[in-house]
Amino acid sequence: MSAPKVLVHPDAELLAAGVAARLVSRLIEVLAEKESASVVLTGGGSGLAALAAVAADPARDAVDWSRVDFWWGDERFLPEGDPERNETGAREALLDRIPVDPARVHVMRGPDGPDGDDADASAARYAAELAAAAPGRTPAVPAFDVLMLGVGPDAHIASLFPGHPEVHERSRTAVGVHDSPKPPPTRISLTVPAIQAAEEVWVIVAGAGKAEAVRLGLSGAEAAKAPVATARGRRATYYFLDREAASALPA
Ligand SMILES: O=C1O[C@H](COP(=O)(O)O)[C@@H](O)[C@H](O)[C@H]1O
Repeated sequence: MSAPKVLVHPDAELLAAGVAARLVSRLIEVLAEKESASVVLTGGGSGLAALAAVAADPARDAVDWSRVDFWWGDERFLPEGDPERNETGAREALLDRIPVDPARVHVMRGPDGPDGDDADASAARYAAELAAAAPGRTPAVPAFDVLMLGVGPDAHIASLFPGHPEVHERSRTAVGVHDSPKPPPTRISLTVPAIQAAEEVWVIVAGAGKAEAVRLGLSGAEAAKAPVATARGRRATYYFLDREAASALPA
């Protein structure tokens, strides 16, 4: 696993623009080398701001979006189109504005999906979809080129919350999450092994309210206390922060 590198931006707007520019350039690079690229999207304020900034970036048209697979790190277990779904936010911010291949947009299904209100079954279905895209790999997920994560003030990432059992899951790649402390209570999340299978993990955080979570993530805190501490990529781990989110770090 890679050691995190911290990049501090003056404010949240420049953070979003910086992450967007880096994503565009990383995808151009990856697509020059491989037939397809894969990105794992996050919900939450900073992640969606970065996607909106990609949509606004004129360089975005240099990316062949039809060769990009989109996955999600987590999803709120709500029906398609619900404004609280991470999918809805990502579609509005970016996916509806670029020429994606719909077959490459891999959503986590909600209660209106084939598994009804069984979030565990829906998570298992997502794990199977990940495995189908990653023949012969262990864990059975693609080598995501970029996996983006937001962070909650409680130091959660994806839907892995402090003190909840899912953060300790090691055999499955996607799980149902119940009794989430942040609404809605039912969710689906990638697990730590799936996150750590990514080539690059990008932790994107803005705001003073998350400064302590950032500090914990970078100071070797226990996973059970600060799930963000498990966010590490194989090749690279970046913490993209604004000044406020970086304010609890040593100078
Ligand atoms: O509920 C969620 O929260 C986190 C953080 O969101 P933020 O609005 O505090 O930035 C997000 O990363 C996750 O994807 C989402 O489901």
